Amino acid sequence: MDKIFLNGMQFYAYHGVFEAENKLGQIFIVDVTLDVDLKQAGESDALEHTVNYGAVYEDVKREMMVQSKLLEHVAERIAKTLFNHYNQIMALKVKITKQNPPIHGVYDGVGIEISRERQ
Ligand SMILES: Nc1nc2c(c(=O)[nH]1)N=C([C@H](O)[C@@H](O)CO)CN2
Repeated sequence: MDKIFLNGMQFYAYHGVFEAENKLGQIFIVDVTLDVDLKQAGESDALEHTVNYGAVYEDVKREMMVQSKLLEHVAERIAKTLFNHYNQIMALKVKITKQNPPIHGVYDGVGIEISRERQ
C-alpha cells in the first residue's frame, strides 16, 4: 500500500503518569504513517484526491495539546481523529517518543507505536 508520512513532529506537551510531567511538560516526537492509495492523486495532480498532510499535522497538534496520562491514550485519540477526518486512510501507525522522561539512564528515547486498520 502507498504511504503518506509525517516524521519527527515535535510538540511541547504535558502527558505522563507523574505529577511533575503534568506540571513541567516535555518534548514529544510524533511519527505518523498513513496507508492511502495515492494513484488517483498521482495521475490527476489534485490535492483533493489525496490526504493533505498539512491538515493531518494540525489534527495531530490539536490532539497532542489534550492532556493524557498514557502515550497509548494519546496515540489512540490521534488514530480515531484521523480515521474520522479522512475516508481515504485504510490503516495507520502512530509512534510517540519521549526523549527525556523522568527515567534515569542512557537511551535515545522511550515510547509506543500503535498500528490500526479502518473497522
Ligand atoms: N507503556 C507506557 N509506560 C509508561 C508510560 C506510558 O505512557 N506508557 N508513561 C510513563 C511515565 O509517564 C514516564 O514518562 C516516566 O516514567 C511510565 N511508563
